[in-house]
Amino acid sequence: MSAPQACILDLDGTLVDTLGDFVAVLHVTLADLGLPTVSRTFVEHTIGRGGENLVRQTLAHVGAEPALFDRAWALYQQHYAVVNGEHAAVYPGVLEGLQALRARGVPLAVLTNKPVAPARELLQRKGLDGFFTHVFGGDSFERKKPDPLPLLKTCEALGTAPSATWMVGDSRNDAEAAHAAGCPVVLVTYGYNHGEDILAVPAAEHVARLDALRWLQG
Ligand SMILES: O=C(O)COP(=O)(O)O
Ligand SMILES: [Mg+2]
Repeated sequence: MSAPQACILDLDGTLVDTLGDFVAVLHVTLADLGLPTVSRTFVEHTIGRGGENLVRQTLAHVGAEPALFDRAWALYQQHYAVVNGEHAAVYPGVLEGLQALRARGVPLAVLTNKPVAPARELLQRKGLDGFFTHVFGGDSFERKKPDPLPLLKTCEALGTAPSATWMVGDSRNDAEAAHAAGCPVVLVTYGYNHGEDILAVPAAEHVARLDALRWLQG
């Protein structure tokens, strides 16, 4: 893997541990609808494919009518805007890793399946917004990860070739999208990955902290 000309970073499970936010938002949304709540483990295994998917899967999990989706999604978004970041923490090594990449002149972008408005808000609330030249969300392009389109579009915005643009993520979603786009993949070992072993997902490198990237050690 050659030196990165730019890095694209995933948000939830990679930069910020947002599991507590998702759990809290689903808890109040389900209570509003008079539905039973879901476990933290269910949420951990279901996040990563965007909020719409999470709400849809949650309704199915508690045995609710799929027709409730529109109401549930509207409530979920309202609650998310308020809770955003309250039960979330930047992972150890992230700040140091972003600083080190910036010090080496690597342009950085965020590409998440979270809608772009709460993604920007979260980065700002956690003091990370200044690092990124671009922030794209699940509603920024026609399709979400694991489709390669959002990665190709992000490379286009960065002005770098996919083969020189690293994708750093926490799930097979990120890895599949990056492989299909032709971006080298780095996976962090502390995220969500749908409850599956991330070491089983092929990547150029697996790291326990962002600042432990091999390329930063030289
Ligand atoms: O599923 C989500 O909303 C967020 O997912 P991502 O930041 O890991 O892409
Ligand atoms: Mg993620």
